Amino acid sequence: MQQSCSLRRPAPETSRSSTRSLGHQRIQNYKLISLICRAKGSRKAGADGEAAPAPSPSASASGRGTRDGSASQQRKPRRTDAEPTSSTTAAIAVTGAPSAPTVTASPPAPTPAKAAVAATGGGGDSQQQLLWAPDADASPSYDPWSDPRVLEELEAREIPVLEELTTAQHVITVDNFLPAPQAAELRGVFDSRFADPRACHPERFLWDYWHVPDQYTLVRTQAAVYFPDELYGRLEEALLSYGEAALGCRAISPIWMSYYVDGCLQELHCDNPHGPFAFVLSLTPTTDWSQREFVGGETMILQPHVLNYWRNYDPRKGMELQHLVTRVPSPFNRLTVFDPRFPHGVREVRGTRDPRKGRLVLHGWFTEPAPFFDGPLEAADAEVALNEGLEPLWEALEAVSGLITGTLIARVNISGADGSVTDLSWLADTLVEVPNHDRAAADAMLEERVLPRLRALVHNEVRDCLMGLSFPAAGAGRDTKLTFPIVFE
Ligand SMILES: O=C(O)CCC(=O)C(=O)O
Ligand SMILES: [Fe+2]
Repeated sequence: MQQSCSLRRPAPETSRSSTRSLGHQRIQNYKLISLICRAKGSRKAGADGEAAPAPSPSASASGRGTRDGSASQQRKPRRTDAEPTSSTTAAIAVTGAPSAPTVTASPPAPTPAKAAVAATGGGGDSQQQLLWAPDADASPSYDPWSDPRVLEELEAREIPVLEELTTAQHVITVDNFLPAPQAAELRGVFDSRFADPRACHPERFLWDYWHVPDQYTLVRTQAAVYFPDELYGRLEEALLSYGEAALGCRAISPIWMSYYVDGCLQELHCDNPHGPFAFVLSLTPTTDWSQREFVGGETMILQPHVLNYWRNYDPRKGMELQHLVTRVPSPFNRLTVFDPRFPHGVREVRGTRDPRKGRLVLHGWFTEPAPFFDGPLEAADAEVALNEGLEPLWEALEAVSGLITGTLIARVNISGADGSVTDLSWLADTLVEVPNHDRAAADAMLEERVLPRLRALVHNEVRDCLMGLSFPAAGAGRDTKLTFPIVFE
């Protein structure tokens, strides 16, 4: 959805003592500008100060662009004003949440290989589980890297086959996202304001009936304006904490709240510039989606194989909506996180005209993927080691420039005792090989090279580089976590 307007409140200034942000100004100083790998020949991100996906026009006016580097050093994750393959892998995962998450989806088990990979994903304290991998029937796709003839030939030519180290995840759901009383309180505000349709009070008039013909029809407001400050603050904090811990994103866009009654919908669209991850937190009044008092209302997201349709085309198979679109229900207190580059929308709601019975969601984007340290190692002390250590990675990634797009976020553990990197986990991976890949394949053929498996190449380069970094030992002897996002435009 386009953010045509935004309301700002100052970013909260209280900081988590153990969390330090490099901040965007600092990123330029640290030369981490190469975080964004652009297509060959285009300018490098950061050359003119932009170090993250482009925000919407309204965002650049008042958001990231105004961020002060020095002040942001100690700032905790924050809200910004910033307004989704060729990958043949996709997954719905359910992540651990503060209040005993429940897994409601039970799609087919993943293949052993994918499951093994996913078990190492999710990093940090989160307990990310891969619940769904593409169904071979629904998304027929040929993977040369598991074709025994290809593997045999490569082996004969002594060409190593790189393994993917993570599974791409384009949709994540977290049930019971907020502590139950907090979710109930938010819902309670909405219910109380609509309780008596004849009562007239200022809060009734906070809503915008948003109708863009053939595209969006819904009723929306800004959550920061709608909710009492304290309640809004806790909501924002919960989303910021999740974004930082699970996605390496240190900010969120202003939170929209929208309700959908009969006829409301969002037609397919893509939110490419708004941030690497979209979120939808449902306040729809039922935890059992089948008990809702309307039909429709699911988030619908085009399946990866559809975006690669001809490559996977099978003349013997027809397809219906369920094979083309993933429909994600929004039961009460479910957080859905998805890759907003994928064409997506909201299925038309039918059956109720009462706001209290309709679909109600809080939504926006996680933004500002940026490196940050959590622990005793000071960013300033790590600067030189980080810059020098990353040089070979940027050189290696030049090779995939323009051939891959998406976000890869790793978190490493830095030993407090000797500054070595002892462990790496993957927080998020939305990397997708782009069709330029065909051109690269042709080039490789002409040069008698074998084009590597690009996602795997990136994973391996990032892992090898990060695991090889060496930092100064931290005084306190305690370990430090470095969260490290790489955005490929
Ligand atoms: O409400 C949803 O499920 C999706 C929202 C969305 O795509 C948007 O606001 O751009
Ligand atoms: Fe959207």
